[in-house]
Amino acid sequence: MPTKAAVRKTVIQRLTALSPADKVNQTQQLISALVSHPWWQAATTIGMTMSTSIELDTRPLIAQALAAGKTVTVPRTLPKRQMAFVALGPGVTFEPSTFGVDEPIGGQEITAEDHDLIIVPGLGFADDGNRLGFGAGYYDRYLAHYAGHTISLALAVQRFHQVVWPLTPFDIKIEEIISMQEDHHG
Ligand SMILES: Nc1nc2c(c(=O)[nH]1)N(C=O)[C@@H](CNc1ccc(C(=O)N[C@@H](CCC(=O)O)C(=O)O)cc1)CN2
Ligand SMILES: Nc1ncnc2c1ncn2[C@@H]1O[C@H](COP(=O)(O)OP(=O)(O)OP(=O)(O)O)[C@@H](O)[C@H]1O
Repeated sequence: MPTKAAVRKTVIQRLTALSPADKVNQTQQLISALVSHPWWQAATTIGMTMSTSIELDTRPLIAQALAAGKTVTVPRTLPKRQMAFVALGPGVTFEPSTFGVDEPIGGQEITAEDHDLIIVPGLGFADDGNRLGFGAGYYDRYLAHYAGHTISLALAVQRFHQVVWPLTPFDIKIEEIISMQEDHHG
């Protein structure tokens, strides 16, 4: 079995090699599946992320949620690999972190229990719900104390039918992964 680091590298290479048009096309399909999901429709407060360029672009998703009147939160990283989610709105500004993510400055922190749904980022997603993140353990720590719904969106190159990386007791499965078929061609 390859190491987590090796699988991360493979997925990053595949994401980098995706054509922008193919990525946009897949992203639109995944977003349309997500916004018709009952957990999305019922959710008042949704945790998302400010995507980096290799990730699925979350901007259209954030825009749709705000247009539907939902509260959207995004993470701010804290010492000891903790995160706080901050509601988007007037008064929130952004500053890029060392990881390359725009992180909110100011704004109101929303607790884990006040979220109905968290859209969890990552590099690889297995059909059984297992997730390979960027390797810092932020979400595994956060989700350990979160009881609401979780969904991840997997582009074709991020989808795995089985877990091919080593699991640890800290790994928390995502409740539902919305995935593209790997035979997708843009
Ligand atoms: N768009 C997006 N935002 C996100 C995540 C994500 O996966 N995607 N995260 C998902 O977790 C959190 C940030 N994840 C991070 C993952 C790795 C490193 C990291 O390796 N940073 C330094 C090392 C710092 C250290 O060792 O303390 C580095 O870049 O070398 C930082 C943040 C929160 N925000
Ligand atoms: N709940 C936790 N408590 C303590 N340590 C943890 C916890 N979750 C993960 N870790 C540790 O954090 C490190 C990174 O974990 P892992 O490689 O699973 O991250 P990841 O899931 O890929 O990243 P992320 O969750 O940030 O997207 C590992 O050393 C792991 O043991």
